[in-house]
Amino acid sequence: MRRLAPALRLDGADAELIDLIKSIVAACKEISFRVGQGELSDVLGSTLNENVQGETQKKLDVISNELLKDLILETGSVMAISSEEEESTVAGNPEGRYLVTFDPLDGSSNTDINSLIGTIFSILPAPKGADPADPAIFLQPGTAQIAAGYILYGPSTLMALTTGKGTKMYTLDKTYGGFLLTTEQVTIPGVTAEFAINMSNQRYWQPAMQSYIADLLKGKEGPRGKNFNMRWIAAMVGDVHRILCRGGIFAYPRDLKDPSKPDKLRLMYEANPMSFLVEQAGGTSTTGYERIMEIQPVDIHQRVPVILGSKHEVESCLQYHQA
Ligand SMILES: O=P(O)(O)OC[C@H]1O[C@](O)(COP(=O)(O)O)[C@@H](O)[C@@H]1O
Ligand SMILES: [Mg+2]
Ligand SMILES: [Mg+2]
Repeated sequence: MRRLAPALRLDGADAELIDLIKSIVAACKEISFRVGQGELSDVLGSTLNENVQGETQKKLDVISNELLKDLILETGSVMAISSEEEESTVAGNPEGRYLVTFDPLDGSSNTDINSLIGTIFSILPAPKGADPADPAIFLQPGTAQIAAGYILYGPSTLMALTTGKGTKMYTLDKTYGGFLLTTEQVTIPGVTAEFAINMSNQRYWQPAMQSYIADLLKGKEGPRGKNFNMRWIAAMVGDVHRILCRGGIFAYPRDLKDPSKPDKLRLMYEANPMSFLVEQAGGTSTTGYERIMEIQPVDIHQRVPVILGSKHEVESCLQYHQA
């Protein structure tokens, strides 16, 4: 089985990009080890702090953030990083070619129940001669991404990765300590009968999503003429992983539960990298009204509605938004 660096080289990645991805992977291997040790490694539970999003930080959020930040900035090829857990961006080497954004720990609420969690990252080009301390350097659409991926800390530790040459899946071989290529080209089936959405928010959704899900629930007797199954892992990384493995549609739509926070998922740390992976696997990713990767960000912590997955099912959902 091919190792990570040769697989990346075959896809045309140069030495500096490979080194950067390897440094992200090094941090994630450490996170994977600590997660695997559970209660024994003193990483579970909450801190007394809130992050910039007003969410209580788990110990693992903080540890993962520090590991990623340190190892990424040490490469010397990174001009700045932006993290879900940092109030502002963190400057690196002014000559660095790359910017890295990450959600150090996705699915934080799953940490204490030994359920699926992961790390999501995206690599963008650094504008030449820019001020590394200026957060505006990150305001690039998802189409500018050079690479994106996630590491899933599950029964096995897996990585989905794209550099724009398809989506590949790697598995961490804990006996040798590195990632091995286990799926050369991930392909999301276009048709599905499985959806993932937090149904408890149903009454707060906008009419388009209300009607779409109502029709799915009517099953064989409804306008879709087939029964649908539902899954919800409460970690985007787990739900997207399932979709990359066997198809499905995942949605975190806009809702009015808390009108000051109508959207949940973060564009730079969650929506864009996942959209890149999904599109490179033949799927579709949209807000319901526009392609996520074409959104021009206005803020590093911006949130957006997300609908992604099997091409034909996402298209069916879009018809309700056009009505
Ligand atoms: O089930 P809920 O609470 O609606 O939210 C689940 C969503 O929240 C998130 O966990 C947010 O990510 P963080 O854990 O990084 O804050 C998504 O991954 C997931 O899709
Ligand atoms: Mg997250
Ligand atoms: Mg997080």
